[in-house]
Amino acid sequence: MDLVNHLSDRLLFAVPKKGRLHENCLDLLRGADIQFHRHNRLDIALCINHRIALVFLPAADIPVFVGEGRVDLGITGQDQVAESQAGVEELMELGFGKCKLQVQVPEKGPIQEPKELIGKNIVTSFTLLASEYFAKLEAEGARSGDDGEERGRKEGRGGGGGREGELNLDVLEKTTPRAVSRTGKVDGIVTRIKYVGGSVEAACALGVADGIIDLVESGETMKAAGLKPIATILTTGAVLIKSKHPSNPALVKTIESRIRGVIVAKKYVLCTYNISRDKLAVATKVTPGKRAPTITQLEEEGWVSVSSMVDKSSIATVMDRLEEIGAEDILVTQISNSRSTGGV
Ligand SMILES: Nc1ncnc2c1ncn2[C@@H]1O[C@H](COP(=O)(O)OP(=O)(O)OP(=O)(O)O)[C@@H](O)[C@H]1O
Ligand SMILES: O=P(O)(O)OC[C@H]1O[C@H](OP(=O)(O)OP(=O)(O)O)[C@H](O)[C@@H]1O
Repeated sequence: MDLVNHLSDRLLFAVPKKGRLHENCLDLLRGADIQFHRHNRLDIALCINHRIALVFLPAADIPVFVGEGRVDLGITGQDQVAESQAGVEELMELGFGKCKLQVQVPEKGPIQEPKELIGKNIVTSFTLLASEYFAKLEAEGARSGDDGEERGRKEGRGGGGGREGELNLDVLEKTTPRAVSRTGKVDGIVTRIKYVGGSVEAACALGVADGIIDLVESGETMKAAGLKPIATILTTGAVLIKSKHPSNPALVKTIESRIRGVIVAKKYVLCTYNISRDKLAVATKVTPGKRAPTITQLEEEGWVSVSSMVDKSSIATVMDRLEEIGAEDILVTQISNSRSTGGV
């Protein structure tokens, strides 16, 4: 099939081709009834029931394609959006891929604070965010008289920072092309930021880094590598992003609305219970609903039935509380899909 010619009138929607976000994205597409058939090894799949083509790309590249306007919609991490500095519009958080970007150092080593890493070697996949972080730290150090550049020199790590406004060639030479071309900001900082694409946690043990900047969710990877966190640069989660001028705004709206419906359905359950009218005000404080609870008069005098959306993560506590208040016949129902105009 001539795929390229089939793409011209389709909305392009980028999805991580592998890694931590991939499976959740496929679930989301299923929930939104975006049907497709992906041929073996092909990174483009035409949707069967919409004028959409899915493009399977590395999560890190998705903001770039969407920012350039080549792709209309995409799913990636907020960390990748921040790192790419692409001009994209964030439509909604998707509720998965939650983790932190943290500065990590050897657990048994001497370093306790990020500023002690000034002038040393840092390995990361997030060279722009790392450069910005250390540039700020160095500036703060310089203001408070704690000159990291000087410290870098004393430790024989070059330091080499040029005069203000000059390009620091020593750093440029030793920093990856990705950091330089993407940021243009590495000049002037004495901390050496080096790019690696994966297994960042191995860098300290291999003697390549004094500290790393990497994503942490459970902390298992960090622990297994003998590292500890000393600072959090950002917290991140998966997001739906949109280009500034999508090719088919009406279809973008439809997809956005469907995805929001799936997210809301995943996030909430429907809680229904019976309660005597005199306890209603207290009970509805516990289950205020997304907009407001639905109250229905029961045939039995003085009793009502309440129906409310409740955040799934707090449902057990809510049920305990309702029972204490005197609610009866408390039922919890899963929501399989939803539509609403409000936020998630
Ligand atoms: N441990 C994690 N827990 C939750 N979300 C994560 C985790 N690691 C990464 N992510 C999110 O997933 C995005 C993609 O990371 P991932 O490591 O899966 O990338 P990848 O390089 O495309 O895949 P792989 O590591 O398999 O090569 C990250 O930018 C982040 O938003
Ligand atoms: O805190 P944890 O739950 O252990 O997760 C953190 C790990 O997950 C990510 O890597 P991933 O396993 O996706 O592989 P990668 O190192 O090849 O990027 C991240 O880069 C960490 O290494």
